[in-house]
Amino acid sequence: MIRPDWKTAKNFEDITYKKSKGVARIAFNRPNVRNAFRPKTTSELYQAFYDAQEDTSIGVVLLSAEGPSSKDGVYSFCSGGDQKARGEQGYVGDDGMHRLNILEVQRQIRFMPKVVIAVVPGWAVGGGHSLHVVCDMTLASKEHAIFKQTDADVTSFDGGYGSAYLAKMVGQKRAREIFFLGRNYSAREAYEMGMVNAVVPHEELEATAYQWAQEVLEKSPTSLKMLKFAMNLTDDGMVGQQVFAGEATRLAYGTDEAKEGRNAFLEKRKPDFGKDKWIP
Ligand SMILES: CC(C)(COP(=O)(O)OP(=O)(O)OC[C@H]1O[C@@H](n2cnc3c(N)ncnc32)[C@H](O)[C@@H]1OP(=O)(O)O)[C@@H](O)C(=O)NCCC(=O)NCCSC(=O)CCC(=O)c1ccccc1C(=O)O
Repeated sequence: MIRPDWKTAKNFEDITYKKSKGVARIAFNRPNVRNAFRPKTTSELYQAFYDAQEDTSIGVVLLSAEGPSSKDGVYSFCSGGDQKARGEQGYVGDDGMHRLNILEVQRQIRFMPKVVIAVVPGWAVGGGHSLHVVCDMTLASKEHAIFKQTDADVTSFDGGYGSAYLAKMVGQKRAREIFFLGRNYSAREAYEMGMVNAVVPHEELEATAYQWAQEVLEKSPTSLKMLKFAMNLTDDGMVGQQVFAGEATRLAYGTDEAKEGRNAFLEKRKPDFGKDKWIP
């Protein structure tokens, strides 16, 4: 098993951000409020995910959480939007603006051409639950992970990936139960429903996530990217098609045809794509 050699990539207030051997680890760091996110948190998440996307040495991102709480020893992944920061039009940051920008982070995870794994050591609730849903895979602590949807308790509902995509994952009846009853589900129950890939002893959770990441890193980057976008496509409508097709265009750029098309334009002549190129 390859051991991580985590190096801090950037210091933030509400999250930690580290890298090791092709893996980025982005972790919530507000354990005393069950890792609830406020606008500062989402802004920092956005910056870290953007950095991980741009860094060509990074192939896998782990979305995890620090903890446990120093107050009561409870572990959490994320308890969603910080209700203390909630205003009438969103969550209010230091600049006084009302924002709903966790959705931008969801889109980063969804459209990132790299694999994102949710590492759930404890509570995954509300918008925190939706974040694990949008990640490509989820690993959960056998002893401490609890999955719960409180959106209908606090009138802050995720009508996008958090609910509709969840329904594709666990089935309509189960998704409706999760949202309409707001019950607690263990890691095992979440696994049986199909929204968790593996239930892992708590002590081994981070090492297992790193091991999964290393296995992913052995695969072809282009294949992983195209497969992720292909699997997204049918649920993402025209945007899904756009993202997948953009990568197809990028692949086409490497062909002789594309080079001839560009060169002909620059040389102000008609392109000559050659004969016998119409492969079946
Ligand atoms: C997570 C709990 C079930 C854990 O329960 P328990 O172990 O008993 O702990 P508590 O004693 O309740 O909590 C300990 C401590 O943490 C504070 N805290 C916990 N969660 C939050 C939170 N979300 N916000 C603020 N503070 C929180 C709690 O007050 C305690 O503090 P003390 O000072 O020690 O008293 C339970 O805590 C719980 O149910 N939490 C609330 C879960 C919740 O309802 N979350 C919000 C759901 S809505 C959401 O996430 C936003 C959705 C969203 O983001 C969105 C949706 C649609 C469009 C756009 C957006 C968007 O972009 O924002």
